[in-house]
Amino acid sequence: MTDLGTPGLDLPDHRGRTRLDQAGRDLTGNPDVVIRDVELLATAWHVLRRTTYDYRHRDGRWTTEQRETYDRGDGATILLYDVSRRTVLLTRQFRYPAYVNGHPDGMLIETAAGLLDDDDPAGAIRRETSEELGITVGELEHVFGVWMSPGSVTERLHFYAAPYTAADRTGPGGGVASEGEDIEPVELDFDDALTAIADGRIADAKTIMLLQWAALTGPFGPTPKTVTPPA
Ligand SMILES: Nc1nc2c(ncn2[C@@H]2O[C@H](COP(=O)(O)OP(=O)(O)O[C@H]3O[C@H](CO)[C@@H](O)[C@H](O)[C@@H]3O)[C@@H](O)[C@H]2O)c(=O)[nH]1
Ligand SMILES: [Mg+2]
Repeated sequence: MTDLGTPGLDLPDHRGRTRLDQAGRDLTGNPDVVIRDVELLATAWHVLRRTTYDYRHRDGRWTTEQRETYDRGDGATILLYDVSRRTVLLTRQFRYPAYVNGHPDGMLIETAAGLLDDDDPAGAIRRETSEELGITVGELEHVFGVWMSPGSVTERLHFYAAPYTAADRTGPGGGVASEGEDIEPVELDFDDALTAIADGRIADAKTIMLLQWAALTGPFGPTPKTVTPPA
C-alpha cells in the first residue's frame, strides 16, 4: 500500500490487475450464503483472498465464516492416446509444490495441461498441447470439468482427450523456455501407465483421472468410442 493506492485494488499490480477484491461480491445463486467482505491478502503470480460470508446451516442457524481462496484462473488438460499402438503421450516436468511436500525428486508424469489465460478451454488445450508436446490436435473430446481442490483453490480444470499419431507432430514440444518450462514428452504403453498408478510412478490427480476414464469408458474401455481422424 502507498499514499497513492494499493496495487491490485485501485493501482495496477505487477501483472496489470486491479479491483481484485471485487470477485465474489455479486454472488446471489445460493440463498443460504451472503457475501460480506472480500480482502486481498496477496497479489503475486496468482491471487490470494479472504472472504467473509454469512452461512445458513441446515438447522436454520446463521454463522459468519471466513475462507481463503487461491485463484490461479481455470485450466485445461488432455490425454493423447493411440489405440492402434496402445500408447498414451504424457509429460514429465519438475513440480516444486510436490517436491516440497514429500515427492522424492518432484519430477511428475502428467497429462499436458495449462492455464487458460485469455483463451477458451478448447483453444487453451490446443495451445498447451503444441507448446508442451509439439502435437497439433484434431478432434477434441470434452471429458469433464472438475474442481480439483474445492476447499481452497478456485480453479476449475477442463479435461479433454484426443487421438494422436506421428503425423500430428508439428514441433519439438518442451514448453515455453522463456517461462522457465522444461517439459519432456513421455510416451507410455497404456497398460504400463495403469501399472504406474498402482506403483506410484504416476501420482498426479488429473493424469490418474484421465487414465482411469480411458480404461473404463474411454478409448481403451470395453466399448471404445470410435473417433474418426480429421481428413
Ligand atoms: N515466475 C513464476 N512463474 C510461474 C509461477 N507459477 C507458474 N509460473 C509459470 O507459469 C507456467 C504455467 O504453465 P501452464 O502450463 O500454463 O500451467 P501448469 O503449471 O502446467 O498448470 C497446469 O497443471 C496444474 C497442475 O496439475 C494445474 O493445477 C493447472 O490447472 C494447469 O492445468 C509455469 O510453467 C511457470 O513457467 C510463479 O509463481 N512464478
Ligand atoms: Mg503445463
